[in-house]
Amino acid sequence: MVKLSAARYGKDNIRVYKVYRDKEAGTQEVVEMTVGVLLLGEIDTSYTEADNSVVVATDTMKNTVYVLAKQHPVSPPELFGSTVASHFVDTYKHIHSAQVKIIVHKWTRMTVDGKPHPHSFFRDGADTRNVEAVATEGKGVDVRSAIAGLLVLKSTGSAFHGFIRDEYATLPEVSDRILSTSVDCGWAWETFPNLKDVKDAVPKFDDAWNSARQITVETFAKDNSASVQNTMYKMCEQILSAVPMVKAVDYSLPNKHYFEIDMSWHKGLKNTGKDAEVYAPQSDPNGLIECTVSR
Ligand SMILES: O=c1[nH]c(=O)c2[nH]c(=O)[nH]c2[nH]1
Repeated sequence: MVKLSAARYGKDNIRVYKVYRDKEAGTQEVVEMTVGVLLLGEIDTSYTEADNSVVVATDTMKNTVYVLAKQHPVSPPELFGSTVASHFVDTYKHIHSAQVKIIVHKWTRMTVDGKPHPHSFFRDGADTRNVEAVATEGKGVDVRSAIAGLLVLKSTGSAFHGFIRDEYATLPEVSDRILSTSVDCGWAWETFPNLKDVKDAVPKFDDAWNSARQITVETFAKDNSASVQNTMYKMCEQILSAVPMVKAVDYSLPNKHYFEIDMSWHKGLKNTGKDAEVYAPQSDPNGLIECTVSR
């Protein structure tokens, strides 16, 4: 005897672009995003009995995202994600939860002839602003906002020593090293009882994103880092104190290692310790340090 223990389905990688035209000012704003939708509810019979009468086709989900993008603001992504998630729960009575993921891709306005160009943009870094909005019947909307893929490096101001030295340990203790990571930082908001509460919070979303980004970058630069663990904890503490409506902050930081290269084999060339200048960036394996800090 077997049973269906969990089921959800939806459309992933829905690519959407929206333009806002300000005819008076002669300027345009653009937003490009990738949206994913997953639905949960009374859908088991579609798996177990080939009963498609309970299925909102994933193609329909894609169409719905396009229509809602036309009819509603797509910014901030927290609002659009909540709008899409709430739509599915409100529209189909057998759908009890909708999970929406949004990745916002950067289009930064160009400066041309010293002025902001009215309608030309460039990709200013590979980092994205991400949102997950989950609408659950009888509960409300849970939103997690995030910065993803922000690649950072500091060439000094980082140490790592005092870790366990046993018969497996070979890593030298260092008081000065290169620290590089690709920042994934998320912050979970207190549950919004309904979509109206999300709308009321709209100005807070951009403020929180700006604070999280600034805290991440400044702490990374200024902290005399004892470890990735300790530096990321300091970031979490500051974000929790800057954004009262956030209940938890999480980081996932790969440690992108740069290895010293011993060149003493070549005419006694000194390139280790304080003489190290040329390093070998490593792609794998990498450390992966994660934490969640809550109130
Ligand atoms: O900041 C660090 N934390 C670790 O846990 C660790 N482990 C390691 O090999 N290097 C580092 N660096």
